[in-house]
Amino acid sequence: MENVTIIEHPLVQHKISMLRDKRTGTNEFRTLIEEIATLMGYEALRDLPLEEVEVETPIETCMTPVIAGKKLAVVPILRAGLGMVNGILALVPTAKVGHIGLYRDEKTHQPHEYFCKLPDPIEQRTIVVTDPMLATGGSAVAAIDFIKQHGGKHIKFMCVIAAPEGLERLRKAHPDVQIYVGHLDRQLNEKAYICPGLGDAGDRIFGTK
Ligand SMILES: O=P(O)(O)OC[C@H]1O[C@H](OP(=O)(O)OP(=O)(O)O)[C@H](O)[C@@H]1O
Ligand SMILES: O=c1cc[nH]c(=O)[nH]1
Ligand SMILES: [Mg+2]
Repeated sequence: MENVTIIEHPLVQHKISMLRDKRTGTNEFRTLIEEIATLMGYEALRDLPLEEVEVETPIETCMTPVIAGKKLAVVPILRAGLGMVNGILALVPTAKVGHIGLYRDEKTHQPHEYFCKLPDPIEQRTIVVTDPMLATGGSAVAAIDFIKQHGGKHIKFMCVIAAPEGLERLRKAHPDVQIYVGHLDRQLNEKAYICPGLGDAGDRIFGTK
């Protein structure tokens, strides 16, 4: 699976275990999601382009690399993907933020769009789509379809937990997208929830039911 990176770092695994615990409350859950996004972002952004600039050190003048331009866009899938945005902005504060609103129908499990606003122009940007949960893959595939329809080309997808079914579907639909996964779980249940998973990520981040 060359376009999939499972983040095996112990800090990420430890924090995911804390997320799974049903006793973890909203405040702690939100903080953990943000911290995991920062740790995963460090890995996912390792190929950001650099350019050389001149800097005067206390000793001499040298050419030294900095991130080239302001080329990053973070695009959370609402609502739960929002929880990961600040974790990535902690690494790249100048990134632009787009939003795609999707909810999954409880019965059909199909994604429905209710909002889309992307930074313009999108073509030259590296776009990091965030959503903690990749279950059937329907929402991630639909969000990336939208971004491509708007001209997005260089797309990465970052999720905290994936089900094998969703990962396979996303890879097939968008083989050009680099996928970063915190943990690959066992399977979906009959309600298309990830097992063992962590429940409904959006509800746990925002304290809704
Ligand atoms: O892979 P899928 O089967 O499409 O499921 C994953 C989607 O379901 C959840 O969102 P939800 O519909 O619960 O919306 P919310 O974030 O507003 O809670 C989750 O945050 C993903 O967006
Ligand atoms: O397990 C799941 C599946 C979809 N969305 C969630 O928030 N959790
Ligand atoms: Mg939800």
